[in-house]
Amino acid sequence: MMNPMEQLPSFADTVVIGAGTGGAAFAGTLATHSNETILLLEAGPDYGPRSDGQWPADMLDARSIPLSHDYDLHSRRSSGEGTLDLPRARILGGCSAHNGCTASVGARFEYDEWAAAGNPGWAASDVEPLLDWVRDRFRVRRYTMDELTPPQRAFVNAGIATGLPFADDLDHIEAAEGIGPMPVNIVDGTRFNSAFAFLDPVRDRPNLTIAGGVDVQRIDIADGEARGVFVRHNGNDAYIKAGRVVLAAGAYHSPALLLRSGVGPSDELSALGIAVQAALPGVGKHLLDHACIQLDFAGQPGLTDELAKLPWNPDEQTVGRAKSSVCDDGPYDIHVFMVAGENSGHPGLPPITLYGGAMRARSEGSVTLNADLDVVNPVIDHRYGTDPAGYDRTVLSEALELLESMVAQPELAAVLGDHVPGENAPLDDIVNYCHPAGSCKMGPATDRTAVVGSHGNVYGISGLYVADASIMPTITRGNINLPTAMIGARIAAGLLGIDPRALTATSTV
Ligand SMILES: Cc1cc2nc3c(=O)[nH]c(=O)nc-3n(C[C@H](O)[C@H](O)[C@H](O)COP(=O)(O)OP(=O)(O)OC[C@H]3O[C@@H](n4cnc5c(N)ncnc54)[C@H](O)[C@@H]3O)c2cc1C
Repeated sequence: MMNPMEQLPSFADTVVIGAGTGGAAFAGTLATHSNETILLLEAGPDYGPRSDGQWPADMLDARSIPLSHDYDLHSRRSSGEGTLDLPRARILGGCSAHNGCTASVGARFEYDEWAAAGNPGWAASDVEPLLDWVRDRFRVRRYTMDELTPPQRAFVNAGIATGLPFADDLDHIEAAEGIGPMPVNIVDGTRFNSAFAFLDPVRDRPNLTIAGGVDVQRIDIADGEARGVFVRHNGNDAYIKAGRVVLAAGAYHSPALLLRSGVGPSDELSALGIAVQAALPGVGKHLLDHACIQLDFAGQPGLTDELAKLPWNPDEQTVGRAKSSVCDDGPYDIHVFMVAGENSGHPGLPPITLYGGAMRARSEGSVTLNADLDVVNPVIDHRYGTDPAGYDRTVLSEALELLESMVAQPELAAVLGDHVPGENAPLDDIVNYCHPAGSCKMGPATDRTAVVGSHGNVYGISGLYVADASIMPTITRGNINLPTAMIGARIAAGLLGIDPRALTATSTV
């Protein structure tokens, strides 16, 4: 770890931008399996290894979603009025350092879909060993019904009463429809983030330098080649030369950095006065997320006080999965879950909220730059519920029906208390699941909207890669933290020329 006042190195074989889920998994894997110099640049702070005890308590406490290191991003609401908060963490570990810790890996179907779309090496049989390895690195544990809180048990029982089978394998690639305790990456109440999982084991490697508090302004590109990065550090501008640049700034900031660096739709870049280095119309398009509807409740008297006394009560500890009438050939496309107490990540919500999610959502949003280039945060419009065939709204309306039948079950009804109606009907105010993906889509060179190839290589620019959730061609049907870590490790394996299946057997990360 670099002392914040230390000077940054002037060169690294690989400069990684962003130490979130994808960036940490990428850098940890590359550092372990090569001797090349790696400089991991993170805009937020690095509080050091977990064992040093310097991390802020709120970022460790898995009972709530802290917003102390938030980027303050927003999207237009689906109702068209007001804005929707998009929580996003600026800290080593990225969003894994403030997320709900539920551990999903998606289903076989979507990885085979990625491979069939022209992305060799991404089929389920290729990535499954990496997903298993990533699950181990995050110290994911399964839970029994006895370990749940009474409201969580009531939620599971309500799902079973409506016909969902009990499930205790929700973190498995073969998981089917069902409801049960959600496996989580929480160790003794501590959110076990990607920095702990992938960087702590390699912090003493001489080839890895981790630098927090470094804002990358743009990538230096000339003659079709990435040559370095322009950064701001301790209030000063600096330049770092790089053998290769790997972008892992997440699904909002990775496309924004590409645009700032002249990689994107040429009309958009020209309108902003940015010289075009590579005309890629897909940069910042195809922004995906799992759209949600929500039902709020007042909670039985004293509920939040009771929950606050429990040692831990993480967000989404129970999840139900169901198949809508328009589901693809995968196992489910609906999530239902309950957020109780302070841990919603959206201050001001009523004490208990039930959510229904469309887990293969197809509506496509966008990330563009603010016309005032001094404004760093990009303009984000998720356009929830706008896919032309109406698939997302059909799934969400069936998720709502499922929730309504669960709410009618007496045990859950007693816990929930009175319904608190929102200003709009649930389907008129679709909300986010905080799983942005797809804004630098991976695809074959024949796909004009693809931004990267199957090695994470940015089309048209040599020495430039993307290794985070933004490259997902379609969104995986569960919470996406583990699949994103898999992406980071998979891109590193590709650069190293290692078969990803072999990497997990030999890795000491
Ligand atoms: C509130 C919330 C709850 C969630 N709950 C769950 C859950 O329970 N389970 C689950 O599986 N998933 C969950 N997710 C989703 C999951 O955590 C994210 O999808 C995942 O962490 C994204 O990884 P990433 O590498 O793509 O991006 P990030 O983790 O966002 O990493 C990007 C990193 O790049 C840095 N960066 C950005 N711009 C720059 C720049 N210019 N210079 C330097 N650094 C930069 C950022 O500070 C950040 O650290 C949740 C997300 C949120 C926000």
